[in-house]
Amino acid sequence: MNILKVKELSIALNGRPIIENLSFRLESDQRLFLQGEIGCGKSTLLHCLLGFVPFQHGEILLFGTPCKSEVDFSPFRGKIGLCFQNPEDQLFGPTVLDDVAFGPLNLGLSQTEAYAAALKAVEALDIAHLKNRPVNLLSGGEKNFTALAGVLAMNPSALFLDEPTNGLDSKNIEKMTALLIELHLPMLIASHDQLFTARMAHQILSLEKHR
Ligand SMILES: Nc1ncnc2c1ncn2[C@@H]1O[C@H](COP(=O)(O)OP(=O)(O)OP(=O)(O)O)[C@@H](O)[C@H]1O
Repeated sequence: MNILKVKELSIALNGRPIIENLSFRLESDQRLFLQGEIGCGKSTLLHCLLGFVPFQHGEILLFGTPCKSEVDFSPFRGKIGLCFQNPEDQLFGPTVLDDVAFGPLNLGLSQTEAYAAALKAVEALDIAHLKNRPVNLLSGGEKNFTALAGVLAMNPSALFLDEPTNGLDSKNIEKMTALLIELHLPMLIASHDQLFTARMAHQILSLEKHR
């Protein structure tokens, strides 16, 4: 089954074409990597695929459903976990555990269920020792793992990740790689990290920069 199908998609920002006539699919057992020089539109595309950036032409189908407006995309935002390039854009706090519980609470889980899901996610990512730490005191790499825990606590069926190894040292890139492989989820990942890509990617989609 296709998790995502993109047909002849074009995105412009302030009248400037960023993505033009792009078609591709993400299959249920696939880790697809997005590559291309800085500013070619990887983040814009990831945001557009969950309805956070509008598109001008083409079609986006999530789990077979055509999505165009806010109301079409919103049911899929819990099903597909998006991690932003800058984890600070998605951390609310106050503590790590509160932050990770935010998604499940938003999905309608009870306080007890949401905090249990959050605890399971921080344990799975080996950051349980950070659970009571205020998010503003986390290091950059710790913020990456916390943002991923927040997404995993919602029990997603797929992940869209924007530069997940940003700010990580080689030991933690290794840890992130192993954790992601172990999840066995379909993933669309934007990354400049060649080694990480070589380890993880089933397929690579290269985006062109439009000047
Ligand atoms: N709101 C906006 N309005 C106008 N232009 C924008 C806006 N947001 C981003 N851009 C521009 O769109 C282009 C694509 O940006 P985007 O962040 O998607 O690139 P990227 O491929 O993810 O880059 P990087 O590899 O550096 O993360 C860039 O030239 C950027 O300056």
